[in-house]
Amino acid sequence: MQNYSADDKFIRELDPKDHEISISTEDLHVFYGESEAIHGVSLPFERFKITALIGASGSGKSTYLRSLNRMNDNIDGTRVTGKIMYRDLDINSQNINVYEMRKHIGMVFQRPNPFSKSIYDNITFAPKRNGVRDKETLDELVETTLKQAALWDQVKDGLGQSALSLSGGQQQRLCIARAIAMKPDILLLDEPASALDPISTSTVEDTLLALKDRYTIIIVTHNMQQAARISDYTAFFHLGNVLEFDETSNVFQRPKITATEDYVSGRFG
Ligand SMILES: Nc1ncnc2c1ncn2[C@@H]1O[C@H](COP(=O)(O)OP(=O)(O)OP(=O)(O)O)[C@@H](O)[C@H]1O
Repeated sequence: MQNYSADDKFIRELDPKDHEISISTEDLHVFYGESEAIHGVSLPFERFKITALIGASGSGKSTYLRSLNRMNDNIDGTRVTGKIMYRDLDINSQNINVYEMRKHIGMVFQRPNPFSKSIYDNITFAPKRNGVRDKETLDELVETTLKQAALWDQVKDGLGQSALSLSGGQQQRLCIARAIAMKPDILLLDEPASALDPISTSTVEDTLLALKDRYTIIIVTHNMQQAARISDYTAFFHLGNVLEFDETSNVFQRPKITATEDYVSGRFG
């Protein structure tokens, strides 16, 4: 792979007067033991927009995404420095209640991972743990989240059936419904369609496009057509740095940095 300089970068600034920022990082570094995987990344994520994180395998996309709701805390030997600003709070600081914070910043993983429970129970599990008991409220939550995840029509007559009996694409949309049942502001998705066939991928993409009216969405994807199709902004990761961050149409059609151009035109990766 050609060696690209991390000094050669273009990061679009989003003026807070015109762009409401949901979450941002400032000089974020992530270390696995002695090894530094993220080298000081500063990025803003605009509210009610989709931002795609792209880059070759090992460039740090998942590590960065996981740090946004402190999932890296679960990996022994991981250290994260710098700020993660969410509503004037640095959620990377010690005194943050991580459990509470994750209610605001939900996550959907690469492989659909529904609980081995009914469709209904998958969605109501976390809200019930948070004290929601009223059956009518729970029924309504199940209906609205499944509608938002574009799954309601397919499952409304079988809410008691096991989530594991659903197709992969349906399971992933159920996981999206489960994540939004906690009413987060931000949804983090780590390659949510990479294990799915093209038709399921397309329904998941449509679901995300419909969800961006209510949520700020940050998605890791290897699929550049997918990034181009659904995202408003794209960040290009290379060896733990972000070399380019801009509106998606610019990144794909008028990249400012050679490394980005080489990557999006398939010269490496
Ligand atoms: N749990 C871990 N322990 C140690 N090193 C890790 C761990 N997870 C990731 N890394 C290293 O951090 C770097 C970034 O990995 P990461 O998975 O974030 O990249 P990625 O861009 O998401 O890759 P992919 O597209 O293949 O998922 C790599 O060098 C990887 O080997």
